[in-house]
Amino acid sequence: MEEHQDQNSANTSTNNPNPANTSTNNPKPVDEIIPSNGPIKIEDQALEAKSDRIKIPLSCKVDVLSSKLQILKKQHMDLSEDAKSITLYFPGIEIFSAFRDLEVRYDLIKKKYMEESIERKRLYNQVIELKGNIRVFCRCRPLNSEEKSSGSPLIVDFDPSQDSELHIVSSDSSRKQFRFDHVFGPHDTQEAVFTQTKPIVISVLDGYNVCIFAYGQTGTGKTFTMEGTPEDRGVNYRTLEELFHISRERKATMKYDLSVSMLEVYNERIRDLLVENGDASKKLEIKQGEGAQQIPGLVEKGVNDTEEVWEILKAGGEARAVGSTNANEFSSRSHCLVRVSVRSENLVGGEVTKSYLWLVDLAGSERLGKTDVQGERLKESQCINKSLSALGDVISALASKSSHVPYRNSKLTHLLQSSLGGDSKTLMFVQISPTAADMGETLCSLNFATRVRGIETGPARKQSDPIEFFKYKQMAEKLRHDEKETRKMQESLESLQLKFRAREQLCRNLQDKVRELESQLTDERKTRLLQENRASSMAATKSSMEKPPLFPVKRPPLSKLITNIPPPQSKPLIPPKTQAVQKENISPITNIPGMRARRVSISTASSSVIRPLTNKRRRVSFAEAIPSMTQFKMHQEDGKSYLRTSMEKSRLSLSRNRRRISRIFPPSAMKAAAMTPDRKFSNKFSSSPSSRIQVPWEPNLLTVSSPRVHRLLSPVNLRNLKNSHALNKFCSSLNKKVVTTTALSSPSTTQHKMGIGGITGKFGSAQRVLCNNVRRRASIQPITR
Ligand SMILES: Nc1ncnc2c1ncn2[C@@H]1O[C@H](COP(=O)(O)OP(=O)(O)OP(=O)(O)O)[C@@H](O)[C@H]1O
Repeated sequence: MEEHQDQNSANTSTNNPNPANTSTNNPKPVDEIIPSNGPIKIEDQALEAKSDRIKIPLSCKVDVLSSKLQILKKQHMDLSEDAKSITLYFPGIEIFSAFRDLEVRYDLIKKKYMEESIERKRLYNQVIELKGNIRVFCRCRPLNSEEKSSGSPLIVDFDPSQDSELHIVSSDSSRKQFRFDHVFGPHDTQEAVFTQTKPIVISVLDGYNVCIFAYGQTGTGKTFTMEGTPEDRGVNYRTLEELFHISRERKATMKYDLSVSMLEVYNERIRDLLVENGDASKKLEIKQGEGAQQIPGLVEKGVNDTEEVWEILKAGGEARAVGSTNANEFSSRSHCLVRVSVRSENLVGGEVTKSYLWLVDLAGSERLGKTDVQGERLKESQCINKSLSALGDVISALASKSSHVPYRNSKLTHLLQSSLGGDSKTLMFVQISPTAADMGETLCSLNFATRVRGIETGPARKQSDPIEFFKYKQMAEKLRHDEKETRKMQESLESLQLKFRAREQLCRNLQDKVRELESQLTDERKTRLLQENRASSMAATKSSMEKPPLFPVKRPPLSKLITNIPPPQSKPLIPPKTQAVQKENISPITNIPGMRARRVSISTASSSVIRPLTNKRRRVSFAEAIPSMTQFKMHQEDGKSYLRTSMEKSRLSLSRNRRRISRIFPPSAMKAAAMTPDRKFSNKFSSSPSSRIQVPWEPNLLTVSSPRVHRLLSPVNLRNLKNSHALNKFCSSLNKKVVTTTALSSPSTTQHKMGIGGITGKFGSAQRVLCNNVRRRASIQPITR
């Protein structure tokens, strides 16, 4: 009521003295533009007051806002034109204040409208969802004249207070109750049926897929409910009428394009019922399109009013396959489907959707035995039953929330795939007969409908226009790709950060190490400095004192150890070329009377020939190995006696010694020693470079300090050292007589191990070492001249 008043006020406002055809080329006189009774007035205040004062439902509020928006838009355009005209007559005049006010109000109402519109849709959809996206209405037809005359008993009982319940009363008076979303009795009109249907139908304009189908036994009124009669039109016509009505109401803010297709599924073939020239044999196939199933080649007729719709439905109905059965004289032998495609565009927000409304009049579901059909009719019935069975399977799968729904088992279910269950809204009419004769079929239909009602589907989803959908899809894909790239980059960044952190840690560790080493170095330096200072102070102290003895303090001087040393000879018997050696090792074998030998050095022969030392070193180490007595032989050369040994057994020991010596004495020291290499020995036992270094352990000259020592070392004596007692005796006497050894390096650092005996000999304790060696290993063959 108020809506109409609003519309009237809108019309009134459009009749204001500012005609829309005002042209800037042909400006109107000013008194025509500006009304004599005052400034331009926006005549929607009454409307606004009304809408604010009266508590009206949300949907009405949205409609009121829509109307206001329409009025304001019109006024805005008119004023704009007027303003231009006035400006032509009075340049510079200020006439835009009202115009600006209007603009502000227009924007405000537009914003309000958008908010209300969104809220309306949301609430409306919520209501439908609460009622269920799959809804089942039951409709019972009245008794036909034949049934009335035959007096067939009624089996359906309705409770007027309960419009969603019915009872089936069997012959034994037992009652079976069925509950549906709504139950229509024989006296309910087509209008009453559509009033309940309307809320679901309207959803198609909000962008949801909708499917309405009538199911039931032949002759129960499926076609009557869906198509109706010219006098009493059914759901199809009324639905389209309602869609046109709403689209007109919303035209200020929404633009709807409606088109209608009509087809039938006959013997599992799709037939276009709107095809021109009656070429209905054209084969149509179902293709999976964007969001919904498409039928390429299907005629789709745009409709703008109900008259056009009626003409189309009539033409399509006439082309439908009908036949006579025992149950119905004009029985539908096919499933008839009307598809209404709705493309909607929100003129304010720009949102575009494309949705489908399917209006399906199914073929009769009666059993074959009852209809008693043969031939072509039998085949039709089999196909009908097959597709209805497929529909039942789909419904069961949806009810049991199965992961696979067998939509493709029949053309019917395949066509309805996008509008059955899932994200669509479905309404089923279960049509029943009231007579006892159809009780079996009635119970079957009611049981099937109960199963359908038990389906719980998820919330319905809005369908967007395929083109828009494609655009959004592309955008979404790009977004996904970008996200992927970003993720990749983030991952690589993270890995780089990790690497960087690891490097940093390594760097820190190295820095710590460097600092530690630096501190160690500093400590070392300090210690060394301290030591150097101490050494220099000690040296200074020593230099101020008397020169210390060569040997340890406790040890008696050499001269005291070696007694009976003959006085030195005026002329040594050794040849001049060995003078250097002689200087160091006074020949024990010359045995010149009166000559005083200062040292005795007993050495193993690592070669077959004992040779005098040729370097300038003053000290030569004592023997590191004393070979067995049997290995020694005397050798005469140049009138001198040399101790010769085969070295068969001592080579290995000597080899070990050499290695130890190599460790003790660096190669440079070895070279510096410039001792004659024992080639034979080296070749045989040396493999590593270090072991090839010249061993300073060259055969040392045996020097005997006195004739007494000589005697001790005589072959006879040594040969007699058969037992340990004799050996000990020999050693003790030797200990008194012999002074040995020096080392190649400085006394302060020299410390080496004896190879054969494994005895550690220190510089200055050579005698003891020698004696131990002798005691342990063997006896020495005496050296004779
Ligand atoms: N609610 C009703 N009020 C009045 N008449 C009805 C009603 N329902 C059905 N009829 C009448 O019953 C007869 C059979 O109806 P209809 O042809 O619609 O059945 P049907 O289920 O479509 O059959 P079929 O499956 O064979 O096509 C028609 O004459 C129809 O006018």
